[in-house]
Amino acid sequence: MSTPEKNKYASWAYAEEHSGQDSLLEQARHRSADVGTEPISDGTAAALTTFAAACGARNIVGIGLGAGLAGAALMRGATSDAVLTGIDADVDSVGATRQLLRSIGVQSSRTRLISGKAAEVLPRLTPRGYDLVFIDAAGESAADYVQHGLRLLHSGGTLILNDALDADRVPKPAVRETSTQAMRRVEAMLREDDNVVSALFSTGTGLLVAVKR
Ligand SMILES: C[S@@+](CC[C@H](N)C(=O)[O-])C[C@H]1O[C@@H](n2cnc3c(N)ncnc32)[C@H](O)[C@@H]1O
Repeated sequence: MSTPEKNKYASWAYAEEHSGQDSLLEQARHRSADVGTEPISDGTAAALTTFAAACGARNIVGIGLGAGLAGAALMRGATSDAVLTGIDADVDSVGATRQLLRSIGVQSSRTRLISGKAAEVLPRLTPRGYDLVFIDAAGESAADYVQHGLRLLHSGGTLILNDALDADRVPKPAVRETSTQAMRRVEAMLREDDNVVSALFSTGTGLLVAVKR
């Protein structure tokens, strides 16, 4: 009996399109180009909505807002009274996110959008005060933000790190870029941490998901 030909890329692309086109997020994707950021993929948006719903997220932290796609995706899955605390160093990204959230019906009382560097804002947030932390501004600082994220989560809370495969470079041993090495270190750190359970998904550019015990 012959083994069916494997085509991982075709499967990945199929899964990315599972949720279909979303016109609102499509507009926000164009806005990402205006603010000069790389937006999350459709598959990532669908995964974020699903994770937020699965953990009944009510208090959410988003690090790295871009044009707001991830914030919108998370708030779509979160509870109806959920509050998003969003951090971005870029004022235009904060403005674009505010606009997008308003356009999907999230009242301003349910958002706390902070313009500032994550390393300066994160220490001011309440430890064990959040259900879900999403990180999409990591690069070399991935380990620091993940440590902060775990501190902010209560037991049972979910941490999600985007671009965990660093644009497909993580699986290539010869690639030694600083950001690639940083993602490898975080993956190992979470795998070896007895206080979390974690899984690495190939969705979008890689989602590393950890639940705090
Ligand atoms: C890849 S984009 C995020 C895309 C976004 N999550 C989305 O939904 O499409 C990365 C964002 O991180 C922000 N950023 C980069 N370094 C940062 C830092 N040190 N502190 C806070 N935000 C930062 C950038 O301004 C940018 O908006």
